[in-house]
Order: sequence, then C-alpha cells, then structure tokens
Amino acid sequence: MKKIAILGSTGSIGTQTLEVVENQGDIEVTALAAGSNIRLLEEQIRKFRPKIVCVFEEEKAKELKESVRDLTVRVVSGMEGLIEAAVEETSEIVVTAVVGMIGIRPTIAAMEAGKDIALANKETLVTAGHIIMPLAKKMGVRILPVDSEHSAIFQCLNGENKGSVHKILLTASGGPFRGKTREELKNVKVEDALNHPNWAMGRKITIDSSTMVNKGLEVMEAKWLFGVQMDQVQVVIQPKSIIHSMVEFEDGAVMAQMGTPDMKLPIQYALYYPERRYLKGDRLDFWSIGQINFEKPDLVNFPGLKLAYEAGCAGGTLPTVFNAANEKAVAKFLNREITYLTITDMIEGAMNGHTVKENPTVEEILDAEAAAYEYIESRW
Ligand SMILES: NC(=O)C1=CN([C@@H]2O[C@H](COP(=O)(O)OP(=O)(O)OC[C@H]3O[C@@H](n4cnc5c(N)ncnc54)[C@H](OP(=O)(O)O)[C@@H]3O)[C@@H](O)[C@H]2O)C=CC1
Ligand SMILES: CC(=O)[C@@H](O)[C@H](O)COP(=O)(O)O
Ligand SMILES: [Mn+2]
Repeated sequence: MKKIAILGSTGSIGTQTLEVVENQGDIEVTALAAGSNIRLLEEQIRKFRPKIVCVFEEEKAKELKESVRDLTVRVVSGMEGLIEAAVEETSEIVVTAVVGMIGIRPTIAAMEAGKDIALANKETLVTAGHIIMPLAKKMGVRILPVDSEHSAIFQCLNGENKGSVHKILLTASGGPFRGKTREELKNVKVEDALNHPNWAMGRKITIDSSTMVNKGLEVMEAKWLFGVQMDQVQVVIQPKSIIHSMVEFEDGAVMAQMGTPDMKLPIQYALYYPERRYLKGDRLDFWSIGQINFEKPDLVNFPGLKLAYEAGCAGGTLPTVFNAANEKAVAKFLNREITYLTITDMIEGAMNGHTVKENPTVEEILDAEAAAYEYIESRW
C-alpha cells in the first residue's frame, strides 16, 4: 500500500485526491490537514482513518477532538500541528493542497523528513523555490507536479533530455474575462470572477485565473520545476483548456499533453508516477472539438502577468511580494472590500515600494510577506 498525507484535504485538490484514493483502493491515508472545515474533515477521518489530523484553528481542533473521541486519531492544531501532519513517519508522499504561502514550512519539513511532494500549492514554489529545489536534490526526494500545466510539461518531458528544451508553452484559458478591456472590468462582481469557463476550483485560484495572476504564478512555478529561464516560458491562450501545456525542443519538435479538464488526472499521475492507471471520466472527442484556437495574452488589460514576469526575473523577495500582495488583495476582493481592478493595483504598488533581498531565508520570505501585507493595510 502506498501511504500519503494530504495537507488541505477539504479543498478542491484535497477532495479530488481522496476521490483518486477511493477509486484506486490501494493507497493508505496517513495524515490529513485543513484550516477550519471540521464537518468535512470528520467525514474524511471516519472514511479514510488517518493516524493524525491537523485543524489549523485551535478552537475547531478542540471541537473535532471531542467528536472523534471514539477513534484513535490524534488531533493537532496550528503551524506546529500542520508540520506534525506533514512529517507523519509512515507517509511516502505528501500532497500539498493548502492554498497560499502557509504551505512553505510544512513542505520544507516534509522534504527534510524524506517525503516526496505531490505539489499543488504553487505559492510555496513561487516564493521559496530557491530553497525547495536544492533541498529536494539534497534529500533525494521528488517534487511531483500536480498543477495541470506543470503535470503536462512533466509528461511531455518523460524520457527526454531536459537540456534539449528550447521553450515551454504554458497554456492559459484566459479566464472568464478574456477579451475584455480595463474599462469593462471596472465593475466586475465577485460572482462574475468566480465563474471560470472550464475548471471548478477553490475561490482564490479561480480569482487568480480571472486576473491572469494564476498564469504569472505558474510561469515562476515552471521556472523552478523545470530549471528554465523566465523568458523560456511563453504563455499561450487556449480558451478550451484541452491542451494542458506544451514543450518545444531544440529541433523544433513540439510535444503537447491533452485531455479533458479534470484535475484527477494530474493528481493520479503524481501519486503513481511513472505508472499510468485507468481513470474514469470523459475523453476528448476530436471530431466534435473541431477546432483548437490560440491567442496572445493581453498584458495591458491583464497586468498581473506582466508583473509576474517582472517579479520572476528580479527574483529574491520580489516573487514573495507579488504573491503576498495578491493573496491579501484577493481575500479583500472576495470580502467585497475592494474593487476588482484594485487587485493588480495593490500588487504593483507593493512591488514598487519593495527593496529586493537576494536569496532570502524562510524568515526573510515571511518578513517580506508581512511587509507586503502592511503596505496594503496602510494604503487601502
Ligand atoms: N483547485 C484546483 O483545481 C487547482 C489548485 N491548485 C493549487 O492547489 C492549492 C489548493 O487549491 P484549492 O484546492 O483550489 O483550494 P481550496 O480553497 O479549495 O482548498 C484549500 C485547502 O487548504 C486548507 N487550508 C487553508 N488554510 C489552511 C491552514 N492554515 N492550515 C491547513 N489547511 C489550510 C483548506 O481548509 P478549509 O477547507 O478548512 O478552509 C482547504 O482544505 C492552491 O495553491 C492552488 O493554487 C493548482 C492547480 C489546480
Ligand atoms: C486546473 C489548473 O491547473 C488551474 O491552474 C488552471 O490552469 C486555471 O486555468 P487558467 O489559469 O488557465 O484560467
Ligand atoms: Mn494550473
């Protein structure tokens, strides 16, 4: 039996990971973690019987502890608890499906404990890639991409010499507002931005897709995962999300990975790599698809992608500021405290006011995060 821990088990990636576990029937779930959703977490505990469970919010953890008194599961809380869940001794793979930079410490702890990482939590790699990638090498652990585009690239690179990659063609749907101008985006409502054309995902990443910030984070994620330069990653809009990404090699050959938009494929591929297993679900029907269209991204009306290239090229603490400002801004937008266009204004403002620190430690990354938050709170 393969043994896995899932950090963020109550979210979109977490629940789909558990669907894969259930469908395959030969994976043991050793640890689960969530922020506060103890109702769903209790259901998951009763079904999958993990040894340890973390609820980040202490009060909720106490509540959960009471309701699972009849079981032997250990319930922990806070960052210490999240790290305990990440390093549970029998796990082989830790699925990082928490949202945001909160994933940095548990991911590092899991790697230091010798676990492979099935990485969905892109914010960790964007902000701490210079720590994560060398640590993976040092510990001999694998970073298995779960993000659909990065899984696609990983699949295209199977059996290939990484040195012969010319460029990565990172596909983007363009989100619900593709083709709109800033003027037309002024009065966008939360509900409009949450209406992704192809994917059902968590709220934060869905807003990121609409602003193209998700694609910006993914360009930086690709840089770290595949050891390429920022300018070797070209974003291509492909509105139907059926080409999940492509790789162009030195000889001009382009390999693409295609499929219906279903995260269970990259999740399952990461858990069983290099094995491919049957996955039930719709298949692409090329006769009915007819056409696949491509567009250039619009960096003027969607400045989030341009800012991400700036952050990724500068490196150091600037990707953290880009990411942290976005996390704060999206939370405020979802809370209806700011307008839609203010999201990227906040990112730009925070980046402009920041002095980059090269090669930051985890503490310095967290300081840069706090500084970005403070900047936003003081200006907006
Ligand atoms: N959804 C998708 O299809 C894709 C997602 N990703 C990436 O995967 C990650 C997860 O995204 P998604 O599943 O959509 O997000 P969701 O918002 O759906 O889920 C987030 C999960 O993280 C948990 N969580 C939040 N804060 C904490 C905390 N402090 N401690 C422990 N757990 C916490 C939540 O718990 P609770 O429910 O209790 O709040 C929930 O289980 C993100 O980094 C995203 O960018 C990448 C590609 C595709
Ligand atoms: C499913 C997944 O990996 C998301 O990151 C998805 O790519 C979002 O779609 P767009 O950002 O391309 O709209
Ligand atoms: Mn993606």
